[in-house]
Amino acid sequence: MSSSTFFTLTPYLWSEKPSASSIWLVVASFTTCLLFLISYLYLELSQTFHGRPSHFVERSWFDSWSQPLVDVPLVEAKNNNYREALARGSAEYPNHAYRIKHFPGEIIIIPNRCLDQIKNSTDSKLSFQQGSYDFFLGDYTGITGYEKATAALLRGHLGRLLDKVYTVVEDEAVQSIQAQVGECKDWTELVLFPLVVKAIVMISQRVFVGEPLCRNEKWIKNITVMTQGAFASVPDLWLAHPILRPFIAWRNPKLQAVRRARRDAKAMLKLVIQNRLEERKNPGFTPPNDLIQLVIDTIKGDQGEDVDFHFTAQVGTSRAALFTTASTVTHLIYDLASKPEYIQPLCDEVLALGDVPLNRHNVTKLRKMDSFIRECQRFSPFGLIGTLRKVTSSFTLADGTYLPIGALVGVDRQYNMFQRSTLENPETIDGFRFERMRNDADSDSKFQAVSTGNDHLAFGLGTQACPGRFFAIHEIKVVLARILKCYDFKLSQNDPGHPMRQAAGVLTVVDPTAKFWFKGRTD
Ligand code: HEM
Repeated sequence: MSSSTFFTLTPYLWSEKPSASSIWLVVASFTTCLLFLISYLYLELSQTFHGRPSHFVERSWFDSWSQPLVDVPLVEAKNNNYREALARGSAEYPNHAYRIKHFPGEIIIIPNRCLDQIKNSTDSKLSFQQGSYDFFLGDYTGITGYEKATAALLRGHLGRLLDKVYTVVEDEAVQSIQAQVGECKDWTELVLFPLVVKAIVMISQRVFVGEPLCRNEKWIKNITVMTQGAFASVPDLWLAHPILRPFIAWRNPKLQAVRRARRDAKAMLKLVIQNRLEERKNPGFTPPNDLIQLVIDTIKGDQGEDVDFHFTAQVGTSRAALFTTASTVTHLIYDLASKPEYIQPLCDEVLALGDVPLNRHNVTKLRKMDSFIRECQRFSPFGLIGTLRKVTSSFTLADGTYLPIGALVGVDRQYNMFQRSTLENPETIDGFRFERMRNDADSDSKFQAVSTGNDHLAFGLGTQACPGRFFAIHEIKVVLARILKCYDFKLSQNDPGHPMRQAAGVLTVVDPTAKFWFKGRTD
């Protein structure tokens, strides 16, 4: 009805005095509509916000708009060029903290000489989980928004599970690489990143949820959307005004897809957990080695059987594991393709293993590959800032800077890994340098790809370093060994440059369109 028709008809509709029943009808209809609208908005908005974990430091509504001020010099990022700003700041203040303006307000860059304070601090003083939650807007994206029991499970017990699944990884890697990359009888141009993501999600889900759920395409898609959508929405939310942010998060298509995937995935996981709990009652039940079983066996009380708890653990672990590993594999292939002199020695090392299962013992023998991975990780950081932490209990840094509760701190990764490096010619790529360094028995454990250090921050540092790194490095080696054994590969003629070149704020972003040529090996 056009507005002019409405205004013409209205006087006739109400020309007679309305009866009491028609008034009640109108009021009842209006109230019903309003209740529907309120319930709809409540449901929508309650799914837009994630509950803030109860062990996090107190935060008022106002605090989510700002952060406490820290009295250190400000270094401006001109034209949002954080790479340049950090290089300038670290050169100007090598021994003193400085700050840069970056969402959620300011990040305090702490000097190399204070790194041990980060290394030794537990989350009761400096928290990775809470820093990451603020930085990645966990209120809306859910990133690292898990309760203390999940955080303790991931940090304390994930390694125990991952130790048991090394053999499963090979089986899944063979299948998923075959399915994604295919035979490539002739030189075939491939957009690699999405294929690697799919292979890594297949491998990791076999370990996290086991069969048959890991074979379910809908589950795999939901896990990918929940991870990809949550991280991809972060720069959109950074740009939004704080008042508008809840509405932007509500209407953001990437987060809408995440919410749909969550609903779907939770229903799927619920069935699997119910079955698992039933099966457990059978006397002949053999517990599978997966994250579902780890939660059931480790988390005491009702939580171990609670679908919400399981779901948060699954989503949290998948988010930590998926793109980190897939991007690392993609840039390793890129690094190999752009330095082809490393391909043959690495391939020879894989072939020298013989026809053996790629279990932990055998994979440990790939020392050249271990060195190459560690070296490449120095040059392709995930973010320009490492060891991001939120101050959860105020203290004074060794350089005299007072850090109040709520401040966000991190280190300039590039500066620590290059300018403060203990390596010879740290700016030069030397793929096998760590293999040589490990020949000295005292240094063997220091220079493995999984080893962290003040000048090697790829997996973070200290008490809160990545608990999944042993699994990640094993998985990466198995995938790389398979690719080296089965394919020749080179950069596409339309080489777009290094796939980790793009940046959003202080985050480096993988170019998902980078192309490579692949051809199945015939020898
Ligand atoms: C190459 C792949 C990976 C990279 C580069 C990576 C890197 C990192 C980094 C830098 C951190 C923060 C540590 C700190 O600031 O000290 C972290 C945390 C974490 N990573 Fe990884 N990671 C990778 C793979 C994985 C995998 C495969 C898993 C699980 C199986 C995993 C699980 C986690 C978890 C659960 C946390 C958070 C721990 C907490 O909340 O305290 N990561 N990772």
